[in-house]
Amino acid sequence: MSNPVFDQIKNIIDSNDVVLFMKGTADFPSCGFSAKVSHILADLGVSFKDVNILEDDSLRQGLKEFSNWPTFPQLYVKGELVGGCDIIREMHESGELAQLFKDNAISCH
Ligand SMILES: N[C@@H](CCC(=O)N[C@@H](CS)C(=O)NCC(=O)O)C(=O)O
Repeated sequence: MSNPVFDQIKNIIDSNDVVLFMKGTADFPSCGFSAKVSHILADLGVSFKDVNILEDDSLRQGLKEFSNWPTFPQLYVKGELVGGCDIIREMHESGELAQLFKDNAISCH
């Protein structure tokens, strides 16, 4: 049976190469973890769609189920979950994150 929240999530991640489901927005993050990932993406010069899950509780709960991931932020690249703050920070430090964007032909520094 189709789940309207899952359809909404699929629509967002299919229409945007890089999506950050976060608390707050890129300009005004409401949580340090979300702020960190948003700043990493900005440092790399990657354009991304920010989705504020605090504005939509069904999206907030639905994403945990869809991603099988219990926390935010959640970074999606080309429709695939990459991870949350800890993973993104480690991938950034190792250079793996920039490589992932390059491999997916996403413009970054
Ligand atoms: N270790 C996590 C830190 C993120 C985290 O713990 N987020 C919590 C508090 S902001 C969260 O999203 N909890 C679920 C919720 O608020 O719905 C990561 O790597 O992303």
